[in-house]
Amino acid sequence: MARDDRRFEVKICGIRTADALEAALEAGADLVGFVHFPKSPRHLALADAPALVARVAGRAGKVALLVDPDDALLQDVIAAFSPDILQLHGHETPARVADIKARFGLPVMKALPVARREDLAVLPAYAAVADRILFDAKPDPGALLPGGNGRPFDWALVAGLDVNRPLMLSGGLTADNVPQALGLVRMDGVDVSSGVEDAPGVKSPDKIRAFVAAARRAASTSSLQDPLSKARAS
Ligand SMILES: O=C(O)c1ccccc1N[C@@H]1O[C@H](COP(=O)(O)O)[C@@H](O)[C@H]1O
Repeated sequence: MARDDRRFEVKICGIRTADALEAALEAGADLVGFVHFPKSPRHLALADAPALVARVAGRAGKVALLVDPDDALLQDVIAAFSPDILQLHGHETPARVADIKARFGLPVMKALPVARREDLAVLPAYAAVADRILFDAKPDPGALLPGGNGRPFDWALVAGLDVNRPLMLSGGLTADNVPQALGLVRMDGVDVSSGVEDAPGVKSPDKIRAFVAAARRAASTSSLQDPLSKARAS
């Protein structure tokens, strides 16, 4: 599908409560993310997932975020979260991404950590097997979490990429900086966790609403300003 035909998507990640979920759905988030990773302050236990995810009821796509999961964990998470998309946020290789897709039959969004241009050398290999690519800030060595750290990276590094897969931007986004980010890079969507929280793992309904509105406004301006769109329109 050509990039212009894709709907710009906003994802709110790390949802653990019904209030946060309702805020995201009412604000019009396209994707809602649930983290299953015990080290995260946003970890959603298998036992708590079914009741929460049932509330989505088709109003958004459900994304289950995992870090280097084995097949047994994937099976348990898929049963408990009924995800529409699997987000792989660890060191999964392209071969493992392909294996997970084939085994479980769900679309996969692969997170790629970015700090320097060289980090994008792996992009073609992942774009060949993943359904979507998510760019996130590369964590410091030894960081507890591979993502969800509220840290931006140099967005210019991911400007002008076209790999025929939807590309999403994440890493330290907020309602305040998402216009600047989308003014610099054209993306198919944005993903946020820390930037819509009052404290790690504590979502703010106000910040969720502000982020979704700011991202939508910025995306519409960004596509109007994009040189490719301008050329096609003329
Ligand atoms: O949110 C988490 O706790 C998390 C844990 C492990 C891997 C990824 C995680 N979150 C994802 O990281 C990015 C950026 O988040 P932030 O906005 O900078 O906090 C986002 O895709 C989250 O889904």
